[in-house]
Amino acid sequence: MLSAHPRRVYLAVALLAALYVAAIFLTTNSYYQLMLALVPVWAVMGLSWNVFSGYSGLVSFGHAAFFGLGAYTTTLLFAKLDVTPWLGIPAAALVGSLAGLLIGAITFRLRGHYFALAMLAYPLAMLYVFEWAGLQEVSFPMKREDAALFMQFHDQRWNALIALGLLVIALLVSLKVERSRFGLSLLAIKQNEIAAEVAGIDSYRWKLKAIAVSGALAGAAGGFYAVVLLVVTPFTVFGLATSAQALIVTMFGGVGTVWGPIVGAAILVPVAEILHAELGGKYPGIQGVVFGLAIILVMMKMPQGIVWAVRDRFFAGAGRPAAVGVAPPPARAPAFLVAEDAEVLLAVTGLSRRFGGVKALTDVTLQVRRQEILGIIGPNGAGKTTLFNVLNGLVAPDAGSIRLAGRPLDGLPANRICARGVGRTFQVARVFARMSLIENVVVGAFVGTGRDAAAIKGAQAALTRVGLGGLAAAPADTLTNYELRLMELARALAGGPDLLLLDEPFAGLDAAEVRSFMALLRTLRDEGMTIAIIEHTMQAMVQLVDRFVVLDHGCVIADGPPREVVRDRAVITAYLGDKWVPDAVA
Ligand SMILES: Nc1ncnc2c1ncn2[C@@H]1O[C@H](COP(=O)(O)OP(=O)(O)OP(=O)(O)O)[C@@H](O)[C@H]1O
Repeated sequence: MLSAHPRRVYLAVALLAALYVAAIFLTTNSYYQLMLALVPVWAVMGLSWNVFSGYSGLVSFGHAAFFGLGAYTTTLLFAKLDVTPWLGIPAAALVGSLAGLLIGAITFRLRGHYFALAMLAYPLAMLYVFEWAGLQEVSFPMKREDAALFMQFHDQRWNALIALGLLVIALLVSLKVERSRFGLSLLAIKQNEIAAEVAGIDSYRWKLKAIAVSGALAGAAGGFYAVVLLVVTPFTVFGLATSAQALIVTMFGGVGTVWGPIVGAAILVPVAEILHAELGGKYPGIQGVVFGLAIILVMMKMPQGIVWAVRDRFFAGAGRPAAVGVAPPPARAPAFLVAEDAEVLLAVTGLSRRFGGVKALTDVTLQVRRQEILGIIGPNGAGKTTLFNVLNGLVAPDAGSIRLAGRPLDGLPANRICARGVGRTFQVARVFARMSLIENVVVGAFVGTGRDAAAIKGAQAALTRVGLGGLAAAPADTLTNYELRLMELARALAGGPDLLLLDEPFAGLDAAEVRSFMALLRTLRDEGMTIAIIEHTMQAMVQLVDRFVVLDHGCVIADGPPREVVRDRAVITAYLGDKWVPDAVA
């Protein structure tokens, strides 16, 4: 969650580091000393990949780009300008980070496998550019007289210690990311980007931050790798094997957890190196076979990686509290009358949107007054969901304007519209399944506060508000349909909205659950909330709403109090066809 990791996690880091130091000093064979320096390098690469791809879900096949740029930065600074690697490695991190920002800004327009393939192109292109630039093989000048100053230790164990230092830094950075709004926002984006955006998460900004941090870690790893090898070639640092290795140690160990890349590197790197040393003469490239087999094995047996498999097997949660009961609805409160002259909170004017030949919305004009419950109804395909999608920035209108409390919302992305005060739930509840209930809701609370503690408090209050306070720690994938609906409502409430857009919130609920949900909505309205709700359950809607707007084929065909609208000729025709009109209005 959002709090700092418990102290025992940092103690574990210190203990592991101490054991590694002991192993370094007890190792006398220089080949094994080199291996002790390489394991942390690949663990840092794995952590770098994990910070970006593991949390955000955007698969990168191109981390060699950052690694290679880092390796060349450190090497060229040393070879051409006599800059010590002690400064060259931080410079490599900076270059990696800037490359991350640039590559991200260009490539985040692409999605799914298009993104993954585009990422593959960067290191490949760099490989050839560095060759053309005459940098096929750049060596470190020998400075043995100033070994410590230029990181040219005779004793490989110093390199292993520096590698360990890099790993500890990368681990601390990753732990910080994991337990902050940074990591939680990325996880939410990974699981459902639209839901995250609608809950106020600026997915583009978080992804840029993640690739910048990731690029910095990979750049530093590359810079140090060059120090260990004393020579860089485009093929060794920009080659496909580099990106693949970062990805494989992480997938093998466990994606989306800081321990995964470390476990993966600690197992795979020594196995590959020992095989290379023992059999490399006879079977050149044996490491590649090891990494290839490792990934096939993991995909078949433990698709989430070793750490998750162990966690699920030995540390699975002890279940969850019983399902929330359905609160009996309070006696029907006297009708709440929205004054005719109440402030218009939402003003929609002339909204249109086409999808190819389909006119989903045509010149839609409507208003929602403060503290009103507006029902939006219409036959299937009438344009109701499209209206919500346009209102909260998921779909751009072709024409028309939208104002909230007098301020235009036009052209704003979903996360900014959420920040302006529009909360939204979906027809099919959008849940961040690998997160707890409170984590699902806290994602919606970030938009209202810059302080994590305040976000947690807000999320807890929203959960209590909808009656899920006792389930905060429950894994989201254990929730019932009713609880999921309440969770989405809580997530929308956590951002402190003025207006709630609820898209078929009663879908899949039984009669008692619908009654309880309606009572909750009425209470929210009595406390000041304004609600626009799409529903097909007319019986419930007639009891709940103050006013209906009816859409048909993308046009508003009626707008008025429920009793009038249900007898409206155009509405009956739209729902039932002309021949039923005389019976229906009788
Ligand atoms: N992304 C899209 N691409 C193409 N056509 C779309 C898209 N979204 C909606 N439409 C079309 O626009 C029209 C309105 O769809 P919309 O989902 O808004 O209707 P609805 O009133 O919410 O329907 P339902 O009650 O069945 O959910 C439909 O003809 C639909 O096929």
